[in-house]
Amino acid sequence: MITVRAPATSANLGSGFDVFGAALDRPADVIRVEKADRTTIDVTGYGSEFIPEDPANNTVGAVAEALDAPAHIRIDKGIRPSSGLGSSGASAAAAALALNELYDRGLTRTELVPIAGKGEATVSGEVHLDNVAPALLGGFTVATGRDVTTVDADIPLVACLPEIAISTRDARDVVPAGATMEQLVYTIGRAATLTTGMCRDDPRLVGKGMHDRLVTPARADLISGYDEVREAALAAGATGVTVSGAGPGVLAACYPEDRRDIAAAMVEGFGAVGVDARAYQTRIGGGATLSRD
Ligand SMILES: Nc1ncnc2c1ncn2[C@@H]1O[C@H](COP(=O)(O)OP(=O)(O)O)[C@@H](O)[C@H]1O
Ligand SMILES: N[C@@H](CCOP(=O)(O)O)C(=O)O
Repeated sequence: MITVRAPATSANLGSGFDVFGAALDRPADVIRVEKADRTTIDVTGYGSEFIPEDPANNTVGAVAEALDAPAHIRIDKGIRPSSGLGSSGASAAAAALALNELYDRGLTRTELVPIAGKGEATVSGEVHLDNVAPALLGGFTVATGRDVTTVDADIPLVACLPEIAISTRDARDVVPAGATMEQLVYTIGRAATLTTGMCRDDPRLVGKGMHDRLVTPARADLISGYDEVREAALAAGATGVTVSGAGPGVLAACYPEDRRDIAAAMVEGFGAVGVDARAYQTRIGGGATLSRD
């Protein structure tokens, strides 16, 4: 049996819509695969009651099909679905790595990224690699088309998850259809600042580079309490705050000594508007890990 642990991820990081992603060192999904004549799926764990076991509707089903690798697949969810923490992408990435090994397909992790992307597309409606790339490769990733660049960055983060569900598909509907030249110039500046910060392990530059005036404001409107939580996190020392992926998760970058206070402030901020939330004190971490029993 092959076991793979694939990490949660935070896509976009504000200024890098559909391009930037980061692997988080927690939480994670764990997947176990065994050869079978046809693909079957069992799901347990966090939010498993909302996840279809039919291979046609689960992200791992499309991956098994793309690799021609039928298997009995057990998914233990550590990442809540519809969270903005790449839950569906983590399962797809884990399945790609596990089935590649189970059937000796010999593909590299980079070659598995578009295959995992096919799985993710079954639920989000479009292929975007900003969750599956960091889940497979780890670190901070820049995915442009089929090319993925990685930076092995070390940045402390807080990911705060309110008890609100927003599907990526719905959150893509509010993305503005176009942008002005002024908005583009602003976004390019922030994205470049963030990338420089990742290369230098500099939380200040990463936080500054997260600011985005294009996609994030539209999505923030879907998250009750977003403005309060953002202000609370900044007051507690966060260097930048943005929507994690398509939301409702909210991501803060910070220095290590402020992480605990920021986590508490964000949970309190959601609490002030009557929304329960939990915060993960985390950091940019490695990609999926594989073991064979
Ligand atoms: N293996 C899976 N893990 C998580 N969600 C899945 C999986 N397979 C299908 N889904 C569906 O995908 C949707 C969640 O994906 P998405 O909206 O992209 O959010 P996120 O990936 O941020 O959690 C839910 O409707 C869920 O039922
Ligand atoms: N770039 C995508 C990322 C979605 O991430 P998820 O973690 O919410 O699935 C988007 O912003 O739509």
